[in-house]
Amino acid sequence: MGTDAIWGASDAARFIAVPGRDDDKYSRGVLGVITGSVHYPGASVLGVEAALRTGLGMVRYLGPERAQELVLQRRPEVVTAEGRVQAWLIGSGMDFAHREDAAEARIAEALQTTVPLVLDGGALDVAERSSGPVVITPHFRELGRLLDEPVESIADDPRKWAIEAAQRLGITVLIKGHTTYVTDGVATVAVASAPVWLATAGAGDALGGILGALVATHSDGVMADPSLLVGLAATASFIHGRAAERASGGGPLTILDLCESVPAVVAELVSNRNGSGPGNGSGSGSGSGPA
Ligand SMILES: NC(=O)C1=CN([C@@H]2O[C@H](COP(=O)(O)OP(=O)(O)OC[C@H]3O[C@@H](n4cnc5c(N)ncnc54)[C@H](OP(=O)(O)O)[C@@H]3O)[C@@H](O)[C@H]2O)[C@@H](O)CC1
Ligand SMILES: Nc1ncnc2c1ncn2[C@@H]1O[C@H](COP(=O)(O)OP(=O)(O)O)[C@@H](O)[C@H]1O
Repeated sequence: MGTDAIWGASDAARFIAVPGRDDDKYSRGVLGVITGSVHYPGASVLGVEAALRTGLGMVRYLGPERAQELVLQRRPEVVTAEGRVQAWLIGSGMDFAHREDAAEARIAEALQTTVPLVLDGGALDVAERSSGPVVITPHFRELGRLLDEPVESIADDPRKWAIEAAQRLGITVLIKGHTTYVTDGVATVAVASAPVWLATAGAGDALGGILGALVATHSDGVMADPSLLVGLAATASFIHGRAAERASGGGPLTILDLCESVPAVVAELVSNRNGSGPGNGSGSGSGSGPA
């Protein structure tokens, strides 16, 4: 075990981009989302919902047709046309071993753009095809598969294997669990804000959406300094855990309830940072990051 600092509210508050007066939907950041599949369309809905509730300029959802319909039913503000994005979220609800041909084609197209990537679920392997900044969000089974190492070894020491993966692949790794570790192979932080009730299907899909929104709203900063991904990923995990705590209230929670709690968690972080009321943005704009 390491002795990493536990990521807290004051750390997370530095990674919220508060829109300024001159911002518009594009300057705030657009997240491109390629998630879901025939078998797991729900993952798309959860990721998009979480991203929108974290705050960003726009979501472009480019997954399979059925998932598009479900996403639009839940969130008509989502755009399903291709166009420029400031970050991609790829892989939640995709099958690692058998990616659909259409998904493969969309991923290849996404890789033509040089923006940060958030890779989850069935797209963790895409990291090695990217030339830009990448953060992956595996659970221990997925990391075992990616590294071709026994799952039991990863479960025994997730922190060590996350660092190993980050160094081997030259990326940032967030390994999920009761304690979540985030590392780029140099800096490592731990996040433990989540209640045990969070161990439920779809929780990881929501985390992907929260992280996607944070990365899209800090895209320029991440391109200039990929080490920002550690703070952004730790902040996503912190918000996720706090939102789960609110949704849980000491009992079971559903993932849509978690998503519904996200804006209040973000508002609380901003409020504490400003020393004033929630939503009292000071015009720091889309480029705000660590102070
Ligand atoms: N609503 C949606 O759209 C959702 C979509 N989701 C999406 O699904 C995708 C796959 O994610 P995942 O984490 O489930 O897959 P994966 O890492 O392959 O793990 C499988 C491992 O679990 C084990 N296992 C299975 N059943 C078990 C049991 N009863 N009791 C004990 N063990 C059991 C199984 O073991 P085996 O049966 O092989 O022995 C195998 O080792 C991913 O893209 C995610 O985003 C999810 O987020 C959920 C909501
Ligand atoms: N025992 C636990 N206590 C707190 N959080 C947990 C626990 N188990 C899992 N989680 C969190 O729940 C989420 C599960 O994600 P994941 O395994 O990808 O699920 P899914 O694929 O069903 O979305 C992660 O954010 C993880 O940190």
